Amino acid sequence: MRILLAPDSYKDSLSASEAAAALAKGVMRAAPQAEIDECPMGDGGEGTLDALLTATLAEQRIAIVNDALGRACKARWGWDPESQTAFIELAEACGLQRLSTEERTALYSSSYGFGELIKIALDHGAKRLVLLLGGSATNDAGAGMLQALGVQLVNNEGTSLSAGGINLSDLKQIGWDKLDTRLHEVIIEAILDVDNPLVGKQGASAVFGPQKGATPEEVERLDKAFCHFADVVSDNLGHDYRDIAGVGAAGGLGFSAVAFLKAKLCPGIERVMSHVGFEDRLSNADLVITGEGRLDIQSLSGKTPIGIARQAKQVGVPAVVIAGHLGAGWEKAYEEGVTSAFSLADGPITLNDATSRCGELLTTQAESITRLFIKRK
Ligand SMILES: Nc1ncnc2c1ncn2[C@@H]1O[C@H](COP(=O)(O)OP(=O)(O)OP(=O)(O)O)[C@@H](O)[C@H]1O
Ligand SMILES: O=C(O)[C@H](O)CO
Repeated sequence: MRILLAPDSYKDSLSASEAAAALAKGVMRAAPQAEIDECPMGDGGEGTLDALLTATLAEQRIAIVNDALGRACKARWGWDPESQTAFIELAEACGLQRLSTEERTALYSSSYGFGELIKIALDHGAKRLVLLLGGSATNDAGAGMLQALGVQLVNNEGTSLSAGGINLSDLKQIGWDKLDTRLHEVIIEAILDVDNPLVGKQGASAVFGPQKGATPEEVERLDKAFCHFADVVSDNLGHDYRDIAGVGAAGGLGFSAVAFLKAKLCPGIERVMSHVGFEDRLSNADLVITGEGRLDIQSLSGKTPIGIARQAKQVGVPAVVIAGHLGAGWEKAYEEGVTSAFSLADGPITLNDATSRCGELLTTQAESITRLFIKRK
């Protein structure tokens, strides 16, 4: 019996590799003879770099860059010397996980550090950049990244915009002449963890601003600032990118990735599955277990468990989801190929307990599921 373990990370609890290891422990308890394939996954957001470093030949590199608040931090990136490909995860430098709840600011956080990582990869001789977009603390539509790469974003007074998406409302002019020209010579792929547009009810600020600290009034101001940015960009480029699916990823950075860097936008989980050779691994499996912190209606817009379930359905492999918790609308997951879904809690439990006991609870659930599965086989 072969069991494929392909969880995403459990935000605030475990990385995808740790989750896969916890699941493996449970499967082993129930079926020591089982062949286990640990395949940590990511959908573009935080932890995707880990998944790619585990599954590919890429080597880990470390750089000191700015975090979302402009403080020096150590960020990892991946380098595959053979294909001269750099894997750069936005959340490594500017991720939400780096900030405490009190520190989160959707108005003033910046993606500058991510732009610095891109520059470092170019200095390294990268011919191909794989940008992993999601899990950000930023909501600046990539303005900080652009500035780090030499784009001048200038206000009415002729000075450079300060950090933060809210300052895009003062944008008057875009200066392209100092944009790092090496960007024209590399292939850029942007892996997106969601398919939201830049603005509007489903846009970056409305949907992901609140988790970065935005109040409803700030969401409105940020949305307006992004509309203005999109207007100025379309005046300059003659093309409006704001409604393309996924440009709202990573606080709207997807927008700048496509408009300025000409990145090819790729739906996260599908692209990650292809990088880790998921199809082959799934075709050898009798069961796949996946999971994330919360399975809910949003999971349907391209999150790991649903991407996996869709593929598992196609090849007739049962797909079980173990989620930290099951949020509103999770039942829709059945329509996407999820065979059954479980929440981790083993009784009334606080979020704190749930996250600190995540590994232990995953092991227990994986054991129960495997026991049932062997019985049925
Ligand atoms: N073990 C757990 N038990 C209960 N809740 C958890 C657990 N682990 C994580 N969560 C919560 O689930 C929520 C979503 O986590 P998830 O790992 O699904 O992140 P995500 O895919 O980036 O989701 P989103 O973009 O919706 O925040 C987080 O608020 C997290 O605190
Ligand atoms: O980073 C973010 O804003 C969310 O993960 C959606 O991409």
